[in-house]
Amino acid sequence: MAQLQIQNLHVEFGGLRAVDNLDLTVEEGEILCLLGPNGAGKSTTLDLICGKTQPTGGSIRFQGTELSGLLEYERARCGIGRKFQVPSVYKELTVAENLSVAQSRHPGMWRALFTFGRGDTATQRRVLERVGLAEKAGVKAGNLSHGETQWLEIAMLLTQDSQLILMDEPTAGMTIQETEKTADLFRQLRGSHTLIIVEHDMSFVRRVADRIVVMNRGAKLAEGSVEEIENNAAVKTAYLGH
Ligand SMILES: Nc1ncnc2c1ncn2[C@@H]1O[C@H](COP(=O)(O)OP(=O)(O)OP(=O)(O)O)[C@@H](O)[C@H]1O
Repeated sequence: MAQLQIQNLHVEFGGLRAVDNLDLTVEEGEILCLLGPNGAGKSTTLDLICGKTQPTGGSIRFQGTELSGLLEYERARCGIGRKFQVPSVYKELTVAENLSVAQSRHPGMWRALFTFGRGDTATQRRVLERVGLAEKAGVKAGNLSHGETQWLEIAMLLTQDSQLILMDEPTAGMTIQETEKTADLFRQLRGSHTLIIVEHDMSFVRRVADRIVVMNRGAKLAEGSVEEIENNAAVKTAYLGH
């Protein structure tokens, strides 16, 4: 059984079908890149999966469970994590304290810190090593570079046991070195986590994607390997049209 099964999903905003009868299947542990011209419905698709937006109709099943009707935090508890373009870290807290807040899964950062103290430090160390921030545990999040802040946010999702991680342009604003490190991190997460990434940077997509789905006008236009998509005439036309 696929980890994520989307069938006939649609949502309308004032008469506009931002996502239009979308069918999408994602296997456990794969890296799926979601491409498409501006306004194709990519971010809205992530919003529908994580519960930020409720669909007009259709079905989203995660590990066999229908997500319709579940709120955003309930989906997070099921193992779905969303990383937004603007990082949602607590700048006044250290890297380790941010992980404690993420680990607690309780609303409210102060309650989390006072109730759970420093959290599960062994897990924190393991996760920080994984994302390359082991040396920064005591540094305030506000003093991290842009790339480091993005990795901290990914670390927060890893400590919450997010099995499926949804990301919107994770490399936007990163230096070349940071982008390369992010590609390495994603390749290392492959297999143990499922990633759905909205990304415009084709050189990054080539480095990380197991599979690509191209959306246009809310619907799926094409899917396949990087090579298949780069040679797909309908995809070229959709991009040139924009
Ligand atoms: N909350 C909303 N209310 C009204 N319209 C919306 C809302 N969210 C998205 N839209 C519209 O839905 C369409 C799809 O938007 P979406 O952001 O999903 O596209 P995208 O493929 O992610 O584009 P981009 O690459 O530019 O971010 C657009 O026409 C957008 O204006």
